[in-house]
Amino acid sequence: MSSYISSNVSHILDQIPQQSSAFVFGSGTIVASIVLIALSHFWISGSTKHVLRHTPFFGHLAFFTARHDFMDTTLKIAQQKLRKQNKDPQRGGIYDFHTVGHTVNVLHGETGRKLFFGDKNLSLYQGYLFLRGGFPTTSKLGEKIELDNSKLKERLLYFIRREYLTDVLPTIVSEITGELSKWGKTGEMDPYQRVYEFVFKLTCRLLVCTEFADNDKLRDHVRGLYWTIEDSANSFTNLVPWLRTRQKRAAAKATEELADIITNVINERKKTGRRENDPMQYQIDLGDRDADIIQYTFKILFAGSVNTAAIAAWALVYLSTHADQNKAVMEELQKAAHNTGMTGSLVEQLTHVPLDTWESEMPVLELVIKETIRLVFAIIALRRNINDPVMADGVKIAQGDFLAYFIHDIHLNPEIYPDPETWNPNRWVDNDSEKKTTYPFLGWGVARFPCTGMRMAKLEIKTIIALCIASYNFSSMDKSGELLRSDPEPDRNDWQRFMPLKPVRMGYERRA
Ligand code: HEM
Repeated sequence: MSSYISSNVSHILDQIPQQSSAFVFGSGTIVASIVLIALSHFWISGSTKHVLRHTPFFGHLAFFTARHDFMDTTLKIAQQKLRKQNKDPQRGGIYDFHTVGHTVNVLHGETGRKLFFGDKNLSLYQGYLFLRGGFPTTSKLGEKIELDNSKLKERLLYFIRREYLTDVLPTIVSEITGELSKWGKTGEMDPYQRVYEFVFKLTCRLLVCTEFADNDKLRDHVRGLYWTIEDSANSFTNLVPWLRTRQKRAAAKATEELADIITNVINERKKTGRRENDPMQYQIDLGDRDADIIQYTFKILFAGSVNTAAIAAWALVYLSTHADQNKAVMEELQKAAHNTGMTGSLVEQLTHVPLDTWESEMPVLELVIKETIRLVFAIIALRRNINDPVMADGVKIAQGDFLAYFIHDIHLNPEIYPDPETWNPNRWVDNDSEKKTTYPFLGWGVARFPCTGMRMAKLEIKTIIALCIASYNFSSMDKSGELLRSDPEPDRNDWQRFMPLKPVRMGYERRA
């Protein structure tokens, strides 16, 4: 039977000592929980690291319901505390909060970043698992649950090599031009739907398997299953293993079904001898077990598709409301197109731009992406200490403890980025943030935790923006069709889809 909480993972994690505040679930748990809920209006405050008092056991559910706002509030309180002690908040510190039986240590400021991203005892994978209550797993994985991302990273390294990217560049370009050919001369769309759907397809094409990329119906179904699983991660109930909610049951069923679909694709290829030139074939040929390929596919869909789609969609929206940047991108594209020595329309010429140019000679697009990530990518990075105790600002973080770092601590820091809420790619020209502090930009991960998919993601985003901008003039509107006078605001609590607070429509008109 499938279980959303992997018994294998839980077994190994059980060997890691839990926080003293962690609850042990047993037969009396339900009764105990009811008593605790009844008591929950009495605030309790324990360690001096707390910045907010919390309710017994449940602690701060806002970490699940309004994560960004909760982190923003707690960070400001922690910084205020430091100021009162005549300490510099930019230097950093540590505070903690409780949520559903767990203590989370939040590192902040420069010392916090150095430790969080640099310490060898901290596990990214085990930190993020904490959110979901386990890797989405099924009986198909048997005993083969991975405890880190090492296998994924090993496989991904193959797909971000120069040779692979050079090979797939024409496919990326033809996928995008094929998509744009469906848009017609003029029209209107929701970029957060259109671009997301398209990037999901591109991710399947480049990093998963041909069957998903080629078959629209199958892919839509897979995407539906993906969101059923992903949406269930957004609930505190994942930290309460005995609580079997409808959402969790749906996620378990979707996980099982998705694993079945992947297994069927593998089996069909093996049975018929049909081969494809794609990442799944590469894994089959290497002799990877079905369980490995299933886990790879799950992880790629979760790590690879939404972030890339969100940044591409937001960048297009920002470019539609910033004529100066739009013009700068167009000039950059015209130059790259001219250097191909080809004739034809701008789009036709762009289809011949080589990998090196996309990667190294598009400084304007590079900064557009960087600035969009700074403003929109409101993640709370998570870790778990899986080894020796670590000292942070005089506080011991024991084996098994959880840690968090709120990316907007630095990305929206006015001392590093003046006028931080404004989208302004030019702020990166002659930027001296590196001189002011350590790791001022975390958008692609840093130190021990760089993003393994960055090269692929950047190539996808650049080609999407380039071919869209070269094909169409865009304008962004609110839902009643009024042109936007200012940039839309991201819903920063939406850490899964990165949607705007209010709906945005995009009008487009093919360039003459
Ligand atoms: C715009 C798109 C993307 C952005 C902004 C982004 C950003 C990041 C960041 C900030 C981290 C580090 C997180 C942390 O320290 O907690 C990370 C890690 C990671 N990213 Fe990305 N990413 C993107 C796209 C992708 C894609 C397309 C893939 C896969 C094809 C990918 C695979 C990964 C993996 C596997 C890790 C974990 C590395 C580890 O375990 O050490 N990312 N990404």
